[in-house]
Amino acid sequence: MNGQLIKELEEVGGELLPSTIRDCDEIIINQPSFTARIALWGGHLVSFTPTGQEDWLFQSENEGAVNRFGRRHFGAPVCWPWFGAHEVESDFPAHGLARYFRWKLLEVGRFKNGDIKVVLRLKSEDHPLVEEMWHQAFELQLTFRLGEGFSISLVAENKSDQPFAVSEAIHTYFKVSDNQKACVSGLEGVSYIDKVANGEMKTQEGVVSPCESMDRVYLNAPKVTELHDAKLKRKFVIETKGSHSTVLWNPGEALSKKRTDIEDDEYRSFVCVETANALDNQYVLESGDTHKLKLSVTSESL
Ligand SMILES: O=P(O)(O)OC[C@H]1O[C@@H](O)[C@H](O)[C@@H](O)[C@@H]1O
Repeated sequence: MNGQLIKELEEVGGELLPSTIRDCDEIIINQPSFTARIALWGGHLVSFTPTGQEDWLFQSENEGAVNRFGRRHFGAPVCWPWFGAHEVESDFPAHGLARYFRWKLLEVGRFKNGDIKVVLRLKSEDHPLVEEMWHQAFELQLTFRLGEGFSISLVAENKSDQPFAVSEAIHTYFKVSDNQKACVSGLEGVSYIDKVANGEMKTQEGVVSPCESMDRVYLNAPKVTELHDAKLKRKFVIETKGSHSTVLWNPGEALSKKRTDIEDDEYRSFVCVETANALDNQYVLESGDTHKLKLSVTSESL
């Protein structure tokens, strides 16, 4: 990394920790009001911890398989350019490529109001394996805004001369004190594809609670949802832009016991509320066009 970037990092109370995840560096930013960690591997926001509070994001104890496409469940990974399993290639990793490769740190600074800004970039040409699995050139830029809450913007540009279809998500693992008492509001009356019921189409009645054993893609979802944590008497307000789907995921007890990449009881401590364009909400990115997917999270007392 060049000297200018190191200086910019230091100016915002940041430092680079060498080789923390999958041999990639991690950025840690210490401010009076929060501490945040961003992994260059996958461009993950790993954690966001306001002073005096617990991390807003879940961290699995389980490291997952240590192979090219092994992953840990934590933070807010980026799924791009496909969401879920690849439609044709069963050997390709789930949830696209972006979360498995090293991103480049481009810029560190402040927004006008003092919030911290960190910008990362992933280009298809950065990694031969990306080009092998996805032939159309692209450039992704991730901007993290860290302050009283956090926001993540993912801008994707099609640098090839052909259009391509994109499905995507910012797959946020929100930490909760008890998933069975947590509830998600804002999706009432919205239609969803229920992946635990063989993809059956259903309509959400009332709030979602308990947040357990669910894998749902809400289509044409509203821009604001809330995740309530009754025990902590706190809610996360989750606002999105450029996103037409909200995905809710919690593996529940039986699936957690079956999966080797997650501890048996960890499902109790997180609810994934994902900012997405998935399944019927995938879109076509024309040659030369860009698309922005944005998530902003704040917290309020209940
Ligand atoms: O284990 P992964 O690839 O990180 O995915 C976790 C979950 O992510 C959710 O978004 C999917 O809807 C689930 O089907 C999936 O199991």
